[in-house]
Amino acid sequence: MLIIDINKAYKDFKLDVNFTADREVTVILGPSGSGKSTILNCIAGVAKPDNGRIAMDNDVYFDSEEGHILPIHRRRVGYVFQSYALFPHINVFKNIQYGLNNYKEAGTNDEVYRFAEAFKIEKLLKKYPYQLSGGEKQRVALARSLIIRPKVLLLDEPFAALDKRTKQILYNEFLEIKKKWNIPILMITHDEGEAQYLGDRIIRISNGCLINDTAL
Ligand SMILES: Nc1ncnc2c1ncn2[C@@H]1O[C@H](COP(=O)(O)OP(=O)(O)OP(=O)(O)O)[C@@H](O)[C@H]1O
Repeated sequence: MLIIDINKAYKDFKLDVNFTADREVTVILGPSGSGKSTILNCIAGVAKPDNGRIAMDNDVYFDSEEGHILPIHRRRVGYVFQSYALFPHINVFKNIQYGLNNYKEAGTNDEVYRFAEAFKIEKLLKKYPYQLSGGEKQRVALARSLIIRPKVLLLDEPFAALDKRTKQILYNEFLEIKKKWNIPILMITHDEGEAQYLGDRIIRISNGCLINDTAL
């Protein structure tokens, strides 16, 4: 179980949330600027909470009372950023392989081919991100985040940039991933229908606070 009990203040913004996430899809819904990405950034280790605790099963990622911070590369957190954040100057193979750099025990380069096949991008390995469609970029980003065999998967609006038809295909693939990986998945979306279709639970955030928590 993933435990998040943190607060963090920026100049004009305060985040204060406390919730747990099971091995299911927890959707985070809320207006722009309400703190959704900040939550994911704190879990991944990209941002540091001011106080509190984040833990996944027995791994403590952050504990302010104990002065403990687990470095990003030891958290085993897969993160698909808004608009995918692929590295533009390296090809698809290297983008996927990149994830393995900090996790040598997670797999070898053969894994890159295996994941590329699983995500139907094996023909794209030599291409660069600018040569890919939105759906292809999303598949590469997912392969890159899952090749490290994450214990937690974070998705920041993973379907927002896609057309309706591609979305439908990738929704179904996502539901397969969910079944196969059986890890806590936290997904941000602005799309209520998508939240209902893909989520097991919806957490609503407003002004840095959790205002509603509904199991579906
Ligand atoms: N590094 C930072 N420095 C200062 N303020 C920040 C920083 N990162 C985020 N913020 C502020 O914190 C608030 C929450 O931002 P956050 O990105 O978490 O919102 P969000 O709900 O994910 O928004 P969106 O849906 O638009 O992506 C915003 O007011 C933002 O300007």
